[in-house]
Amino acid sequence: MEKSIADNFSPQDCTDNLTSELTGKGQIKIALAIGNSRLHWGLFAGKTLEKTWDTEHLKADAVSRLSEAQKVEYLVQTVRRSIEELSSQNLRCLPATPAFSSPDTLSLVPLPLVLASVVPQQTAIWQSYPDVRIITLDQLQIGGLYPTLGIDRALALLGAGNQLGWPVLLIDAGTALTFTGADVNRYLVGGAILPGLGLQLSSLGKKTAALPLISLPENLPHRWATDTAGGIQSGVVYATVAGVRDFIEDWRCLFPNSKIALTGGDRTLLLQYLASAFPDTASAVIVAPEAIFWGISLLSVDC
Ligand SMILES: Nc1ncnc2c1ncn2[C@@H]1O[C@H](COP(=O)(O)OP(=O)(O)OP(=O)(O)O)[C@@H](O)[C@H]1O
Ligand SMILES: CC(C)(CO)[C@@H](O)C(=O)NCCC(=O)O
Ligand SMILES: [K+]
Repeated sequence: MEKSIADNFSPQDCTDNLTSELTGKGQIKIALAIGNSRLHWGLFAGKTLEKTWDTEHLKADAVSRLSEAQKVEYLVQTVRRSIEELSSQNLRCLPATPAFSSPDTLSLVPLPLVLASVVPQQTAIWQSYPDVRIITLDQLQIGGLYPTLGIDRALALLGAGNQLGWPVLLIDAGTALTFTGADVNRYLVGGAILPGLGLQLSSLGKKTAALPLISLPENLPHRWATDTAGGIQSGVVYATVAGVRDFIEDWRCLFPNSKIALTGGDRTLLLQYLASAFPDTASAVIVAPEAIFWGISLLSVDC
């Protein structure tokens, strides 16, 4: 039965219906991937990824001022609120807890949380959560990982390789734009990191006196601009797209049959620019917004 908050949302009804529906598939748990711009959430029933959604970061200072007991309550409520946000988006309503006997106990029964973070300050906040497991590189079945590699890159690489096949090149168009490639033996070949599209624009806006803060164009802009905003858009978009193409084509020389996967918040725009500028290159790219959650689903529950 499908409901939303708008239809007299009742957590008890909702939970009763969906808990039975979801628990049939296995244990319900929440995955949280903490990126530099925002939080990425996933709801699992067993190994099945039911839903994903994004929210803002928690305010680290506000949380640090709470007592330890308040912190636990706050974090449990945060997970709950986050899930309820899904219901308010008219998606299917989802349980806040795997099971509870009365509404009073709702906030006291935490869903298990698996955490992958590249933001230590945000990771620290979640250490108070009652049932949290923090994913580390040593838990992943990929060879050749170096110790400071971002867990988001490693998980998305593993997820994309497992889902689409190896070798694989994973491009993450997030706050940072990253390339991460592995061979047929699931061994890291290497990668690269540069500022993402949004970060290039915001750093120009912030670190110069005369350049305004510009947003990304919907389509590939004119290359030879005759105004400032157009010049910024052209520079950032054409240079990034040329760079992305160059990395993809170099990778395809090394691994002609490799899969190429694209994830991250700017994936749709980046692929659109790439498709307009370099259609042949773009046609090889597979959009994989859930790659990091595919990776998380592969972890054994015990590690
Ligand atoms: N609703 C949104 N809120 C914030 N950013 C958005 C949104 N929709 C798209 N974006 C784009 O997503 C980009 C950030 O990507 P993403 O959310 O994947 O980053 P992140 O995972 O937090 O960072 P990273 O993985 O690089 O540490 C921004 O440059 C922005 O242009
Ligand atoms: C590159 C980012 C910021 C992308 O989210 C993250 O993966 C990270 O902080 N990585 C650490 C450095 C590395 O991956 O080599
Ligand atoms: K830094």
